[in-house]
Amino acid sequence: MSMGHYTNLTDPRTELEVVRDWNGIDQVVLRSPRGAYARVSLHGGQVLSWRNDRGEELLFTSSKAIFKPPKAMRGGIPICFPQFGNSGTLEQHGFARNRIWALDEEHPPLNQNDNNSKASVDLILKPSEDDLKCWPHGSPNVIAVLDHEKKRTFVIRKEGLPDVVVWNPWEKKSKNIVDFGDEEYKQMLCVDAAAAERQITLKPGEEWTGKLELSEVPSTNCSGHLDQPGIII
Ligand SMILES: O=P(O)(O)OC[C@H]1O[C@@H](O)[C@H](O)[C@@H](O)[C@@H]1O
Repeated sequence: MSMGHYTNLTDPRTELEVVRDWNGIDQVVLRSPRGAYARVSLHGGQVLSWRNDRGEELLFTSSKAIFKPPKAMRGGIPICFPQFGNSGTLEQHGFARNRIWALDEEHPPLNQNDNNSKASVDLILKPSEDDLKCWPHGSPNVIAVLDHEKKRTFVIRKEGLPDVVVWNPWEKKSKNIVDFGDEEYKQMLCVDAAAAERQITLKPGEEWTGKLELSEVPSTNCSGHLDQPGIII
């Protein structure tokens, strides 16, 4: 087995590096400050190796494992999603373990400033259009914002807007926004229904509609008002 060093994202505190395997697929190597080690492939987001701080391998990998897409490797920790085995209509154990995942750049690795922090990485799987055809559960159209203090729920129903953005400037930024009170971040939440990830292109004469409907319901009745599974904030 050979593995070329590819990109060193290493901040000396985070102990994270990305290497490329012999199939050209990136793997994330994590090392804890005490010497434990894990290796995660972007193929399937599968944990391929987990060693304790004495260097002992804790996961099984078959001696006959085939390290080649499109099938998941025999061993480690594969992610079976969105179905287990052949219990649904999708491929065995779902598509997640057979797709190429990505590093979630919005959630950079935790740094090791304090002794309790752990080496970690967030990986993300964006379903392809084909995945969404056979598993149509990508950008739900109902969002519920629960206000526990006032026991009320805002229900946002959207159409034609595939994305959701949740924003709050939080403590520091609030102080730098001239038209925003220093403490107002505690009493607001911005929830955008948006078409942000992919551009909507219209040919001459074509139309596009984006629709947003807001309502407020008492929190105790919330589930009865949501006619399909949605995002709960
Ligand atoms: O060969 P696959 O698709 O990786 O699945 C292996 C096994 O995975 C197990 O989790 C299932 O319980 C078994 O039914 C299945 O045979």
